[in-house]
Amino acid sequence: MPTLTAVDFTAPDAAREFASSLRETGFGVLKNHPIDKALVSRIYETWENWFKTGDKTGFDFSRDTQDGFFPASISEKAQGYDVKDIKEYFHFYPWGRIPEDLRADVEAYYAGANKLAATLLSWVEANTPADIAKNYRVPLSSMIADSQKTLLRILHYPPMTGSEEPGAVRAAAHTDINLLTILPAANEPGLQVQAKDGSWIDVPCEFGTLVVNIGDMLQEASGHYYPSTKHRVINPTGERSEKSRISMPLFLHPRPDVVLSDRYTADSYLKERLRELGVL
Ligand SMILES: O=C(O)CCC(=O)C(=O)O
Ligand SMILES: [Fe+2]
Repeated sequence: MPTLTAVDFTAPDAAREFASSLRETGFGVLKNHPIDKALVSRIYETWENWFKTGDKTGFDFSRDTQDGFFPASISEKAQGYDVKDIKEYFHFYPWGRIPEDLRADVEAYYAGANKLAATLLSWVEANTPADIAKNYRVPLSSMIADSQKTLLRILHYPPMTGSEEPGAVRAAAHTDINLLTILPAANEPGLQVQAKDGSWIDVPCEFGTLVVNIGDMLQEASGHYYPSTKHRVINPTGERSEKSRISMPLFLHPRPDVVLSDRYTADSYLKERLRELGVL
């Protein structure tokens, strides 16, 4: 049974170990990283409250700009699934809407996670074989510089009620569309990644670890050297089913004009995928 092991961000061979985990599983897990844990736990707490009791007036998601609050009733379906995921979420962009009292923490997290992402992309690049790296049109870390497209999604998976639609899960198996995703361990377990042999591996969920995964755009830019692997969030059982789960993926998107491959720019790639998902 394959497993995922956390890599110590401060270890001398961290970059190589991390890149090799990404190559093998599409996922890398980091400990001792520079993201502020107290900030993450404060965001989890304040947003759990906001989802449960906050005033959502004025935050209805916008189809045009894709920012704002996406209630469970319109929550997305993964590619190939008929049943909606059991989740609601908020999409934050620095230029977008957010409850003003929650803005400072979220902006601080967004800035810190983007900075770390640039370092991690440089690790990925440094550990790409030369014959593949020669196809990167610009350094990977510069693809996301000053991007207005990078999206922070704050997710709330509500406690299970028992009256969920048959077959519905917190997040059905899917791949991420973007370049790289940065995800602090959630406040509850449930995230799994599919291994090459088809089995599902639990992603370590110890609070304070940071999960990073390859998205479809980096798979495309690396000629499939780095795989964008399927992952899902399974439903809790027993006592855990009474708990909310909060998680916060940062989807790193290149600037729209960045060339990913002979076939795609970031913009044409994203539009094609969103059209397939029926949201464009
Ligand atoms: O909630 C999680 O742990 C993962 C969420 C996820 O994969 C996504 O929103 O793309
Ligand atoms: Fe995902």
